[in-house]
Amino acid sequence: MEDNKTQFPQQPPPPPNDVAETNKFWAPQAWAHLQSVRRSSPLIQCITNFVSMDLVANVLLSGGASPAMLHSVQEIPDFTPKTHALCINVGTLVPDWLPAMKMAAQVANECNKPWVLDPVAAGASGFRLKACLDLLKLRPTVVRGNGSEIMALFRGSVDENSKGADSLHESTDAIEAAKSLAQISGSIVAVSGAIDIVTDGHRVVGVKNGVPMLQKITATGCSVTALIAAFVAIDPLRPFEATATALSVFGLAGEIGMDMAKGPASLRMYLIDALHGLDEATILRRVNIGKML
Ligand SMILES: Nc1ncnc2c1ncn2[C@@H]1O[C@H](COP(=O)(O)OP(=O)(O)O)[C@@H](O)[C@H]1O
Ligand SMILES: Cc1ncsc1CCOP(=O)(O)O
Ligand SMILES: [Mg+2]
Repeated sequence: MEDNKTQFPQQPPPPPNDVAETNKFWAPQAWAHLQSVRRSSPLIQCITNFVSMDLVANVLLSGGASPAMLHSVQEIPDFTPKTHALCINVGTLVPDWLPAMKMAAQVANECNKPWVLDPVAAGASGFRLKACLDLLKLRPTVVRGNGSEIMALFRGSVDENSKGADSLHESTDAIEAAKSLAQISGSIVAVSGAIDIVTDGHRVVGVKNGVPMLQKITATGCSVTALIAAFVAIDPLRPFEATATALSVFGLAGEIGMDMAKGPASLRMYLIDALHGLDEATILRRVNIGKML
């Protein structure tokens, strides 16, 4: 992509409701989104944690996007307006980083750029929870967390049993919390897990791609959040659809990678290869998204 004025290809209009609930809609939509990311290579600014920087950048590249891990306050006024989406991840949060996160979110809003929040370990401490709730007030386009993170955000309280970045809850335990959070915040809310849940507060879809071994690789959650940012960048008026297809494409890459992997370390490698190589026929056959409830 040459410059920020580049127009992304128009996405097809939404289908009638009965079709929108089936793979007849979702599988071609997933392929259209992936193709669009590959063709236009959106620039995604990531203010993310130290653990995840490498995998997040590699997942964005293998998905077809352009990652930039810039997090200095001094650079945000110049750089954030040039990006096509922003991803903010609080994984290794220290107070020094919060002003940059807030400034970047505000600049993204002023420039009408979508931005995505990953509230890593939101319920682990009061400091982290307040930071996430403050960021939520800046109206992220999408919030993607695991079950425990979304429930902590909804309840607004520290989780006494928190296991940090790992979830103590199934994603399906958090459906009602996710719906309410989406209604209160105006953000699309995605809860990852065995079934990824995506809601705008009214519609709820479940994404049934992925393999359990993805939980044994650190930063796969951070990476799928960044991929969501790339998909929303190329379809900013339909963040609900873009979030569901990004989760599905990432999960499908995990499924294909798992066919070759011997364990988490090789899955990490094959996941990146599989995302890079995903083709239309595989997506049309294996994307698995459907209505929940
Ligand atoms: N049991 C599972 N089966 C299939 N895919 C899973 C499972 N658990 C997590 N995933 C996938 O792993 C990725 C990371 O999700 P998750 O582990 O919930 O995030 P986090 O690392 O932030 O806790 C997502 O793509 C999700 O769909
Ligand atoms: C382990 C850990 N600790 C702080 S950030 C981080 C990475 C979390 O990554 P993910 O949420 O994708 O598992
Ligand atoms: Mg996470």
